[in-house]
Amino acid sequence: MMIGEQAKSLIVDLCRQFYTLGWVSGTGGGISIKEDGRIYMAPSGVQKERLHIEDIFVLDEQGRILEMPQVGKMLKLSACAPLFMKAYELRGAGAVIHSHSINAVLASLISEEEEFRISHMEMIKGIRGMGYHNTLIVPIIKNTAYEGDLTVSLEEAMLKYPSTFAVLVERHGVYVWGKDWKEAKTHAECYDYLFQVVIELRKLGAPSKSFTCCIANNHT
Ligand SMILES: CSCCC(=O)C(=O)COP(=O)(O)O
Ligand SMILES: [Zn+2]
Repeated sequence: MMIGEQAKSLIVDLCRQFYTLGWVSGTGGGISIKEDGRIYMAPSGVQKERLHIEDIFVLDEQGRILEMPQVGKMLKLSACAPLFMKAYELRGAGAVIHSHSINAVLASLISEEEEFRISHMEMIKGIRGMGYHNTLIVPIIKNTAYEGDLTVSLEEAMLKYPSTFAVLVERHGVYVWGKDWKEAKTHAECYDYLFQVVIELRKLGAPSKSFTCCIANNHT
């Protein structure tokens, strides 16, 4: 495969997989990958489960477009580009996933005080640096009319929560990153699972304050 073809092909494959999970339906969401100083991103407003490798944009580390799809295709860069760039710039990420998962949207709405919190769950161990007894905290930022306008609040959340690998966007979804695409995918799967656990516990009528203390008390 030529340089960059593997990253492009991964974006195509992963978007197809994420579509089956409900993470990138209705054209929203996606994944960006960084490899050998090049950043790969999908176009905006297209069905992410039907991408072709020739649709993928290539950017440099400053976010300048180096390669774009054929002019005839009339494709423009993902509106998530400035948000993906923040994870590369501020977190040294190797890949960033933007999911419109229903679990992320519901988690953003049922959580209190602009933070999603959970502890004492095995899947927390899937997040780098986290142990079973740690409380996982995901900041929640307010949605804006346009994706790009989330950039300032995403940056603020990244600075305020230096150990998070995810930021929830209220009524919208979540941005998740990792050191490479494998870690970003693992993180995204674990976060989504944990969002769902809290949602299901709520449905079962578990005490609402926080799913950190009620679960912790049963185990300590
Ligand atoms: C129905 S999608 C609304 C826009 C959005 O939230 C989004 O993530 C768009 O991403 P794109 O890569 O298509 O610009
Ligand atoms: Zn979005």
